[in-house]
Amino acid sequence: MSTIAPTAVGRPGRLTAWIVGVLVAVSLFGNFYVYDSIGPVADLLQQQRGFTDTQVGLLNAIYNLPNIVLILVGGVLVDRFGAARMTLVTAGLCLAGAALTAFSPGFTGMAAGRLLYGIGAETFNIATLAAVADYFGGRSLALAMGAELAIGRLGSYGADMSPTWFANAYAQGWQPPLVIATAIAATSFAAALAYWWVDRGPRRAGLLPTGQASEGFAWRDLLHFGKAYWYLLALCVLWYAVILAFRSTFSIKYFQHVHGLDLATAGEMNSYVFLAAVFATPAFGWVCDRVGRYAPFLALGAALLPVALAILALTSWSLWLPTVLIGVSFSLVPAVMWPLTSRLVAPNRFGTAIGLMWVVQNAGIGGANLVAGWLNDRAGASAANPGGYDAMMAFFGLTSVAGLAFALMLWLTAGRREQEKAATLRASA
Ligand SMILES: NCCCC[C@H](N)C(=O)NCC(=O)O
Repeated sequence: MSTIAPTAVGRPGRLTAWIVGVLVAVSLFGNFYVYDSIGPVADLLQQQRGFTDTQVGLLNAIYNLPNIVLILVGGVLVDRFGAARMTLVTAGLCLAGAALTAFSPGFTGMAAGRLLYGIGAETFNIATLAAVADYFGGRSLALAMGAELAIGRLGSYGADMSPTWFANAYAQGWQPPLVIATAIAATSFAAALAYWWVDRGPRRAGLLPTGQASEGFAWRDLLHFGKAYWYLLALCVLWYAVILAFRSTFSIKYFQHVHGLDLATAGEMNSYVFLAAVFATPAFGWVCDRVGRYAPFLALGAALLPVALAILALTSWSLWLPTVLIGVSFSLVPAVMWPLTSRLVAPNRFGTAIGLMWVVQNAGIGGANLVAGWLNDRAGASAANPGGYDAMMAFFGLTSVAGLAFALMLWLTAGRREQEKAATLRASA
């Protein structure tokens, strides 16, 4: 296992690190807002533009499809050209995509906009994680990554709450809310530009990992990632496939049809998962940094998901309990997964490592959406036939149990090394 220290001697100052942290967080907020901006206008798009459900669904699915291939290239580019340059370029692509989506007269133009946004957004996400690893590697890394993700989640929460916050815009129709999303994407781009500018100093001074080391990249390098990395990749695919396909696509409908909630209450119940993550993700990151252990927390977070799904599917207990459990899982797993990844691979392979994880993750999320939808359609799931959702819940439940199995295997490999490291640190303190 490699360490997370930069390859150069010395490191950027603490103030510079926090300035970069704030700029990256602002940029991430805008990016997550745009990602979640379609859901709130879906009904308006159907009423005012006559879009079908398939077309609305495609506006989001088109995000995952190109990344099954492109994200690996994106990860390599981050390693080759550095986090700051790639954050800037991809934030520009996202801004162009958001504008095309908002100002296109027809469905094809909107879909092209979402495609462009998707191409930029996943590589942008890798570049922002790499930025935090560059500046916070070795000091409060999990806390810093957790805080970044938390601000991102605030963007998702903001998009869910936008019909309340920007009620006037929504009263005018589908377009003004998407123009607001474009303005927020422009803020994200401006923050990325400022980060690129600040980054030039430390990078020129050789205080950050440089792209040179990754020039010799070869496909077989991937085979040199240790066993723990591959367990982490499997967990990433299985856990995100369940959490994103269920929570982003089917949970609101499921709450309505199976648990009898109205649309507003079901949506609110869903948004609490984001809200919880805003506070809990950095808190869990801080705990991991303090304790110096990652794998056990990851296993705990992975275990909560099948438990929550079982409670939802098999009991009529209050929805608050599974919502809290999913909220903790949604906060804990990402808070631990990305810092742990940066500990499992060399710094100049971080972008590549994340890129590979997200290639498979995008395929998993897309695939889980398709399988769950097909299972529901096949069983005729509806408010009149709530039992039709059983197959989908069994599918999500089994997938999350498989994710837990990989988290436990990871604990058995990486966890043992972590324990030895923590004991050595305690002894030398
Ligand atoms: N912004 C929503 C989708 C992000 C997907 C991305 N590949 C990812 O996993 N980001 C980390 C996270 O926990 O959201």
